[in-house]
Amino acid sequence: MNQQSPRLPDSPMIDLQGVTKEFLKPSGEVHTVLRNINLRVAKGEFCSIVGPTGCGKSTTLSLIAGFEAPSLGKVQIKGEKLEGINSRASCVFQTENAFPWKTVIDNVSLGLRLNGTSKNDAFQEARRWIEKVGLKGFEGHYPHQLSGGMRKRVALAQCLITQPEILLMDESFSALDVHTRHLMENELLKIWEETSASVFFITHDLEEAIALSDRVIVLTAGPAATIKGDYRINLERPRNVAEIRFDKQFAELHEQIWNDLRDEVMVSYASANNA
Ligand SMILES: Nc1ncnc2c1ncn2[C@@H]1O[C@H](COP(=O)(O)OP(=O)(O)OP(=O)(O)O)[C@@H](O)[C@H]1O
Repeated sequence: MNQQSPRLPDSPMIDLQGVTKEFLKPSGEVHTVLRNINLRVAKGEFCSIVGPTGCGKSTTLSLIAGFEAPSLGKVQIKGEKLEGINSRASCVFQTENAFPWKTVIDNVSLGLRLNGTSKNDAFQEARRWIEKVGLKGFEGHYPHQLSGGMRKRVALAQCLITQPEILLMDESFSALDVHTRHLMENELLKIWEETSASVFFITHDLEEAIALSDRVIVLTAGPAATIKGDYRINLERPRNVAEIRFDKQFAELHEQIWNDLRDEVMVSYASANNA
């Protein structure tokens, strides 16, 4: 067993050690969502997690973000035990991140302003990120004046402007039409390749997971979900997410992972129908 002492530079960015998460049901019964999860994500690694609905993907993300604490085991970030909110992480959710009453530049610069950066400096940096995500010229627009894809770009810029070491994404692109989605996925890969951020990406779409990731984790159906499979995705980079799907190796990986995932989806359907 590879034992790493805290604070070594090669400590994994994210390290879940024997993590079990329980919630109390309104009846007072204990509901075990995750059981004994051991998961390490390296610096700069793009890791996706898939699994049947309700198995505990978002709960795993909440544990990494520090929104929830494990019931057993621990979460370490860069070799240090996570206590409270993870200040190295930034989240992009499926729902909107932007404040509707603020313009694009106000929304994007907000994270820096909250960190104490002056308005001038924050705006300058925000302009750089707005351009990076392809929204130059829209600085003064309000979220309702933008398309869904453009609002996702705002959300990405909002998160990335603070240069987080960890990017947590929960079905971030699932509400987008397929073309916008591919565009955004390619944009994300381009920006991620320029940073050394570790990405933890939740999706229901196995193709999306494979196209984007270095690794795909499959969770078992809940309750008490565990890790069923951990797949390395050795497809060449840079990738075009729309085209990589036609790659032979992509098809082989898809078949292999889907075999694992399908069984869990069936278990989940069966237990939902028997409930
Ligand atoms: N704060 C909470 N209190 C009680 N139960 C919770 C809480 N958060 C999550 N759960 C339960 O934990 C289980 C896993 O939920 P979670 O949202 O993590 O699953 P998921 O895999 O992300 O689901 P989906 O794929 O549908 O988004 C569910 O049964 C859910 O009801």
